[in-house]
Amino acid sequence: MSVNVAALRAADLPVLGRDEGRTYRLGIMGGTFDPIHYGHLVAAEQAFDDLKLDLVVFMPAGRPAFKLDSGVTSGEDRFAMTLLATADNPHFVASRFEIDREGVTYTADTLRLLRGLYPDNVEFYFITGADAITEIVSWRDADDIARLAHLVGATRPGYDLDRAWDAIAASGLDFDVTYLSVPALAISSSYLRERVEAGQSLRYLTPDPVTGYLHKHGLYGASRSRYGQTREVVD
Ligand SMILES: Nc1ncnc2c1ncn2[C@@H]1O[C@H](COP(=O)(O)OP(=O)(O)OP(=O)(O)O)[C@@H](O)[C@H]1O
Ligand SMILES: O=C(O)c1ccc[n+]([C@@H]2O[C@H](COP(=O)([O-])O)[C@@H](O)[C@H]2O)c1
Repeated sequence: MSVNVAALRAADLPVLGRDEGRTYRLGIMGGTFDPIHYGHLVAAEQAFDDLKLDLVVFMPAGRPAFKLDSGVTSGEDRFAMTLLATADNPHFVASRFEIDREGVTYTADTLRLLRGLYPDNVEFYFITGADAITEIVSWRDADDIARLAHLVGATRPGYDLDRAWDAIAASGLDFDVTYLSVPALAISSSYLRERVEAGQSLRYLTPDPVTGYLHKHGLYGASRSRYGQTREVVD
């Protein structure tokens, strides 16, 4: 199967796989990204380096399967922040593939759709936190996930991987998992949301354009006035 450039472009995905003489490795960083932070970015960059990936696609989930009851920020806002955070990295791409899909976002559906769009010489590496690896065995159609993608679990140095290994072994599924030790793991989106709500700075936790965006749009209870000084000066 040769690369279907038009289909990939229509689906807002990078065109990979043209050279049939080699294998391409496409990283997929899935997440709610509410908001995206340096933990996500560092994990993806390290996966890119260590696993010699060709590109990493950041894919904000449309309706995240395990967060249906919590008030998740709109897909458009989460996508915009993801785009801003990844814009200056030549091997990162932000994709609307999941936010444009109706219904609950299941990773197995995403991988099946991607498999239908890319030729066989493109392999998928689904990047996630090591905690999520212990849960992945209970994700919808976990056997298809194991069949369609390699998994990359980001951990912090010294993290005890026994629970993840046990969960995978107990599932009886043939997951191919690589664990990466990532230094910035303690950062989480919830921590950033709490800081915004408390009127605290996000400096050094997420790229400044993301902070600017969430203040401009009043997300997470952010005050716009803090970033409205230019207007006050002009007025
Ligand atoms: N600091 C981090 N380092 C590496 N991976 C992370 C980090 N934070 C989250 N991840 C992983 O990135 C993926 C997407 O995470 P998600 O968008 O849910 O962010 P989160 O920070 O875990 O959010 P929340 O605090 O709202 O649960 C998940 O697989 C998660 O395990
Ligand atoms: O497919 C599933 O059953 C499933 C269940 C929970 C999470 N996921 C995916 O895992 C990624 C991280 O999810 P979250 O909820 O930790 O932001 C994101 O891409 C989700 O779509 C997928």
